[in-house]
Amino acid sequence: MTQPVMQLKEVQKTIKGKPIIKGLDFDIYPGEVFGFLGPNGAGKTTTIRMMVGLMKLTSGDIYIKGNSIIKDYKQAIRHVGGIVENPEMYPFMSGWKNLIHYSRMIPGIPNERIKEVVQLVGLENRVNDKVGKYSLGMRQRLGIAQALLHNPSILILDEPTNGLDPAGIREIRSYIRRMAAEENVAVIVSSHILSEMEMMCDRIGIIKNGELITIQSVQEALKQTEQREVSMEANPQQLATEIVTELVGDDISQSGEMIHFVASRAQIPDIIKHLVNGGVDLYSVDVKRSTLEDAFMDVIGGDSIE
Ligand SMILES: Nc1ncnc2c1ncn2[C@@H]1O[C@H](COP(=O)(O)OP(=O)(O)OP(=O)(O)O)[C@@H](O)[C@H]1O
Repeated sequence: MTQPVMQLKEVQKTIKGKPIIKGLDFDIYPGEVFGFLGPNGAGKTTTIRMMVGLMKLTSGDIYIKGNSIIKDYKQAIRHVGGIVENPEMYPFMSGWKNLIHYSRMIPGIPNERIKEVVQLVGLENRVNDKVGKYSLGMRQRLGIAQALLHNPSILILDEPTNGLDPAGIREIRSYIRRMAAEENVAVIVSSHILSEMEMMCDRIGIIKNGELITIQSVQEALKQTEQREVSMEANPQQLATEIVTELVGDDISQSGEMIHFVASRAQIPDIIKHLVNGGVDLYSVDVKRSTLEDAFMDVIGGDSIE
């Protein structure tokens, strides 16, 4: 069986006497996209800060390619690439110059590798433009390219789709999948949005109050999750159709003032949010409920994750 690239063993964190992380125990495998899902304040960022070496563990250990982050910090951390806070980029320099500048801090990065990571995140046509002219999505991709420069075995991204529009979210999603497949990198992404995780991840770990509730294979979970038929009276209808297409694909029909599509239960709040934020007026939303319970809602005992 494949060796895990990262292992969390009874990881605990207490801050100012308060237990924040209460014993996390799980493995991450090469080439998988692992979603770390939980409501605000669940402990995702705290865990990620420990994984990338920005915060000490109170007890337990994290092994990266078999190296303890406590005993062999340097050996362990050299296999990790991460974006936890916004990566530092100089807006007055091109994307390429930013990468060159950053690569000088890590010995032994050839220019070939810089070209490779630029291609991997699809920035080859814009890499000579100043970063100040980049969209948020492009800056995210440049940040990912930077984090990949030293050939890490595991890439950790805290809320990588935060603040992006639907097109940007789709792009990041496809580049993340591509990285995992082409570089055999394990990617850990955190989010509090279930629908996003479903589309991006192979497995999802749900964390609540500093404890891991479950780890689910997305394929397995989706098999159990019933799709819902949604009908909306939305104005302007064309704009609504475009926004929904971005989120659920192009299987949408229109009749009179209505649009009709199929989505998972978990996607529905996100779709409504995007429509309203995108300037669409909703006059009615009709969701045909299934008789089956949503697999994820089962798992977390009926509490909402968002
Ligand atoms: N330095 C700190 N001092 C005190 N409490 C902290 C500190 N850092 C985190 N916490 C608390 O730990 C808990 C977990 O926070 P964390 O940021 O890890 O959650 P999260 O799952 O990443 O949430 P979000 O999605 O809002 O970022 C929260 O209750 C937070 O208030």
